[in-house]
Amino acid sequence: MGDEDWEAEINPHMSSYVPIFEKDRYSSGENGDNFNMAPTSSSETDDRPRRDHFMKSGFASGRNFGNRDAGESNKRGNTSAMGGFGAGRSFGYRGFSNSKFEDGDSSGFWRESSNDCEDNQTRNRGFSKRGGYRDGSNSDASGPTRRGGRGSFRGCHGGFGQGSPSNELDQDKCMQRTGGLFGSRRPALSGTGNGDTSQSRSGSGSGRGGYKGLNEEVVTGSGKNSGKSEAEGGESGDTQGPKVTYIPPPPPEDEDSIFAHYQTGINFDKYDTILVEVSGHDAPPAILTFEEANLCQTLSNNIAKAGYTKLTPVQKYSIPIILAGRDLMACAQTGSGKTAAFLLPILAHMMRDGVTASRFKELQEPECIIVAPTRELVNQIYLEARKFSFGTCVRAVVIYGGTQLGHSIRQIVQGCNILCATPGRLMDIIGKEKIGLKQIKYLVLDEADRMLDMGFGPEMKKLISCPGMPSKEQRQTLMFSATFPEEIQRLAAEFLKSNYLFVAVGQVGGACRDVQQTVLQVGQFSKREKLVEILRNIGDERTMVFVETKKKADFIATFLCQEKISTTSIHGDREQREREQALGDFRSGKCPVLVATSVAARGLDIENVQHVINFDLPSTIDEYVHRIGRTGRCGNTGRAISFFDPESDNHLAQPLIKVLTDAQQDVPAWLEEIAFSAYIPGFSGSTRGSVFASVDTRKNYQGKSTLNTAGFSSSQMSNPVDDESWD
Ligand SMILES: Nc1ncnc2c1ncn2[C@@H]1O[C@H](COP(=O)(O)OP(=O)(O)OP(=O)(O)O)[C@@H](O)[C@H]1O
Repeated sequence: MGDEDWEAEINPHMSSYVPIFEKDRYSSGENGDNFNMAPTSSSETDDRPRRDHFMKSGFASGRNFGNRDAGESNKRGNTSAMGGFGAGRSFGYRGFSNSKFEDGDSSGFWRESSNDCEDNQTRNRGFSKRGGYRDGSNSDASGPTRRGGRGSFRGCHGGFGQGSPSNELDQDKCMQRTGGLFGSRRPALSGTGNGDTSQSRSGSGSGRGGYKGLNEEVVTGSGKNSGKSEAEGGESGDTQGPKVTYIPPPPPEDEDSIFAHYQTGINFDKYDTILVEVSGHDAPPAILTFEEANLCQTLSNNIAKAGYTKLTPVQKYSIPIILAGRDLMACAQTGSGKTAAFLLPILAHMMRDGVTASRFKELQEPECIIVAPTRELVNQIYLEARKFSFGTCVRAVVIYGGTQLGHSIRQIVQGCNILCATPGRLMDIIGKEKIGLKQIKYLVLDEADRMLDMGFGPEMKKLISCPGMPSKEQRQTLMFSATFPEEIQRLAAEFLKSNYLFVAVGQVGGACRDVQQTVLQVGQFSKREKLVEILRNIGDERTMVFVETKKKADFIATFLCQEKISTTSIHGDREQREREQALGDFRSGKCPVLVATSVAARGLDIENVQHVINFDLPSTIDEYVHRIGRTGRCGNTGRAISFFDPESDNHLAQPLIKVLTDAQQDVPAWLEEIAFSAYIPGFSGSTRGSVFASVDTRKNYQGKSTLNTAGFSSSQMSNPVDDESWD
């Protein structure tokens, strides 16, 4: 049975999906549900027994925690009860010698992990390898699974009077429509739809050709040049596809909005207890206060208005390093202030150097380029840059795919000192000669491990070899992430001066300790029931639910809406407008549940996200660390619950135990058992998606560690863990 047979289960209800913000608009029946299509009796009859069967078997395998679970399920908001699920004895990582867990097959996971990346076609191409990687039961492409899926889509079409797809092509068209579930169905919902598949104008559905078939890959409509530009929205002159016309609304200009921030949490001061290790030669000493950084008055005022009174560890170490003009690779836990750690010293430098106010020019020559892997993240970085540069002559600009290219150009020509960009859009703009690179002094790769991996790496290499780009000796290159696999560190050397410094705050790749992690053993077919149960307990607290595929994100969002849980979704096949709307609805609390693919796993800083649920575990442990890092930010506490399906997640058991243990979390006994039984000496597949790097790969540095009080022991820090095969 394929893992997507759940699609068939959801089938009868599929047509009733109206995301919450649409539901408000369209509901007019007594119960607000008049768009619900009654499931056909045959579907009901066909699916129900099967579902019951799966539910039973799911619960059977999860019996260990099931009882406890049921006992606690009605305690609204009492999520500490969730900690009880599967709570086992603490696991000391005994017997997991480092060498035993290496040899993971890295290449496939690498690609697999990037299932919902955007703005880069190279990455998407990688997915074609995925099919070969997973075993049959886990493959999205398995025959019966696909048939089940098809059935569900037929239902969806029937529901909206759009005819049933009768062949693969129809199905693919229908699949495109799911990408635009929220957007493309609107006409049908409002009664104007005619069932013409061409009106399905999902971001990738129409522009990029839709799903290839394997869960995430998007097939481009054009040839070799179609790559990044099409992924960006098909706007480039050398690509096909409709023009993207979306112009994002300008961010609010009033000072209050610019400086709006959330409070640091009760554990903010505990950051001081984390061990920091700086490696490389002649590192400048850390600073302890903002004053020590000697920033100009405007910058200091902005820092105060942003509510920053105390430096986080990564800021204490990175700011003086960057101010000293050194290249830097910095790794610090999620939510600990890496953005300000690079923005503040860059701005300070610019101010000190007397940066000239840029003015309208057809070719802009920014001093700083910041790249990040997702559109929402670069936008967030831009807002931070705008905040800290408020009242100065420094102008920050953001450009990203899924928006009108002309809009990006208009933003740039008005003046640009700091350019925040996704790689695809950046390369497009450089190609159009709107950006010259000669003046670049700072190149920042946020989420640097992602920016250098197989997906974005080639794009980044192109960037640094663009005509005019100063050599690494002539520019300052800064890399930040919460995870930094060793192989990526090695790749990074090409971008950095040989004397770069490496700052590791805590365990490189470790999870934020402010996130209470719970792992539940839940079989594929029990997941939805479990999810609803947990969400009902959680109530209105903001929750991100991560799934592995875009298609599944739509299904789960659909399902939750049917369950009357206000939900929206974000993934790479939604139009940019829809993505921003979804994020807005989630931020505002209008939809307290956001179903997301890994496109939302990194960097997003959303106030008050109290829970992360991994409905599906990601392929790699690094991605897990980033996902759960959407909660527990800036000293606040958060909770993460992960559904571990032994059918598909066993390869994660060992690295998961390591992450849990390092973050001083309970490790369920059943997970230990799986980890032990999954280990087969000499079997290289056992650690796929394996563990993270722990140190600066150069290892020939004169390391300098600072243990403030009760942080990690230095032996932990230097422990050469099984990090050769991070994914
Ligand atoms: N010194 C500080 N004082 C108060 N708040 C801070 C400070 N530094 C950062 N913050 C706030 O903490 C939050 C998290 O910061 P940021 O998004 O930069 O984290 P990050 O380390 O980049 O996380 P991720 O790894 O998820 O990208 C932001 O809201 C930011 O404004």
